[in-house]
Amino acid sequence: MSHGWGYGPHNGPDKWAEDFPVANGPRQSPINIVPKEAQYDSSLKALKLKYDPSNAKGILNNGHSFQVDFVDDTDSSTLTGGPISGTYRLRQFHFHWGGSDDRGSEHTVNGIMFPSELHLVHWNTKYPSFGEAADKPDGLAVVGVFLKIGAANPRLQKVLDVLDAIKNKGKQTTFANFDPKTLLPGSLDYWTYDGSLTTPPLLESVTWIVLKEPISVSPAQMAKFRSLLFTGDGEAPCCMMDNYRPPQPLKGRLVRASFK
Ligand SMILES: O=C(O)Cc1ccc(OCc2ccccc2)cc1
Ligand SMILES: [Zn+2]
Repeated sequence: MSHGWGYGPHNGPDKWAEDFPVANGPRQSPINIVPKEAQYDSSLKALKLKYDPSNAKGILNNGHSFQVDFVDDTDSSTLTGGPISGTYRLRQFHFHWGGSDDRGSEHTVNGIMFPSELHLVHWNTKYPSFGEAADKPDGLAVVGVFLKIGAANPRLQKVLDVLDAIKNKGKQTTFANFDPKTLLPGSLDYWTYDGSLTTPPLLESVTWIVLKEPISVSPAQMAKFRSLLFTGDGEAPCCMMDNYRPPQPLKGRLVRASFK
């Protein structure tokens, strides 16, 4: 597709293989997680997430989602432990969500979709930069957190409150002093498997770490996500929603659980 990938009928997930043949590769993401088929692995360590709020830099509407970018030139915001070895630095976090509260997450659990999914993207510091790490089999580690409809989430609201300033594709604004740890649930129990970016270039470089416990989001807060636009200023406005890739074939991969 010459017109750039997206989530519409002409450039959406079913078309991505035309420009990114790895879309049909052996370790694509997301997947459907079947808890009963996950293997408890007692050797899996606890996740260690150490984030410095002062590393938060800005928030950007990139035309596919919005992301909060972090300064990643030191080891002040890192992921260690869990299924990974070494130190991975936080680069950015972003979300995927649906056009209604019955869909929107990328990973599913027993075939059930959540209304949204948060991704915290980290890169392996054995490589010199995010760009260098992004295409290595052990280059990235993404922590996925499900959002479930319930009470309004005051910590999430801090992010939603700035979305009016980045309504259109390409808009960005400063976003300082934010601790992503405030977006995590009480339990850090997780499932883990080897996968890929869930957007083009779909690189098979991600160790996925999907938390079992969701965080809450209210219907009104979900509506705020949907107030963003896929489109740039001056273009016919198209609401940003359903920016999720559906589950991909497991192709024999093992999903491990850090909990019984
Ligand atoms: O969390 C996800 O959706 C996977 C994901 C993680 C990072 C990411 O960064 C964008 C990007 C990565 C590599 C090359 C070009 C662009 C894109 C997708
Ligand atoms: Zn993502």
